[in-house]
Amino acid sequence: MQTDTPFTVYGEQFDSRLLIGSALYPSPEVMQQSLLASQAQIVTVSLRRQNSVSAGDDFWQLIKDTGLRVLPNTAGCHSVKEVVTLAQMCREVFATDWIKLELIGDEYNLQPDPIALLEATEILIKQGFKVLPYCTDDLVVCQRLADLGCEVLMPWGAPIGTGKGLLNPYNLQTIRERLPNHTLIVDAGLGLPSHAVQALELGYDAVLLNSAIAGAGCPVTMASAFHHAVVAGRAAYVAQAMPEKEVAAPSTPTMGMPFWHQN
Ligand SMILES: CC(=O)[C@@H](O)[C@H](O)COP(=O)(O)O
Repeated sequence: MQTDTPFTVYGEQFDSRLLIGSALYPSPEVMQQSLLASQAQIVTVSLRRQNSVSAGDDFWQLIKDTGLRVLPNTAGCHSVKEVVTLAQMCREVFATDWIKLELIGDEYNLQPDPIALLEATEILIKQGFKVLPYCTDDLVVCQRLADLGCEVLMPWGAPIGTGKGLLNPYNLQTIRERLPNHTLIVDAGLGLPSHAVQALELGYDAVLLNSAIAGAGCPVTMASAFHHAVVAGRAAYVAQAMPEKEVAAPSTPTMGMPFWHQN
């Protein structure tokens, strides 16, 4: 029986390998029920949304009532100055030094700006933040972020909100192989539980998603489906898949003659 290694975020262990977003739900109540159904232990929230008029007064209370650990994010930021300022505000408001660093470089596909991301990460780590950078699936960018001191890296599966799944499994696999001791989380672009299974089967430690659950016909049921998906994907990774073969091989080996042909 293979034993699993725990999922850790900056030294803290979590049972659930699903990190969930808190935006775009049809109502605050559906959001809360979905968070609970997902069995996630970490929820990412945007301070910008918190402050917006549409956020609703009870939004923060509902999040608090779930008991989930909050991972503040810098969604919607486009410059180093913006993310650093917002991260500092998040640290005050949410009383945590964790920050999911989102620094968008292109408005069309919401691709992170890898150059500015490195600059911002360096500044924030020097200021004592534990940075969880949302980045592209570029090995060298991931290595540079790791060199700066990021213990957790969050390459995208696909652009945010597209639901396209893992667009480049080869890149993601290479990052996994080259950074075997870092916590790796696929963040963004997942649309189906099977995408989460695939990420976990590749050896990713966890997935972070929002739109696939919030935008589903029934977010609560989809949240539960994603919970089961990460459990299944991780179990499959730990169990180690059989090697692929190029040619067919009978799964019921035949030896000698069937018994009714004997005599
Ligand atoms: C909630 C959040 O932080 C998003 O920016 C995140 O990257 C998830 O993306 P999806 O909505 O595509 O799952």
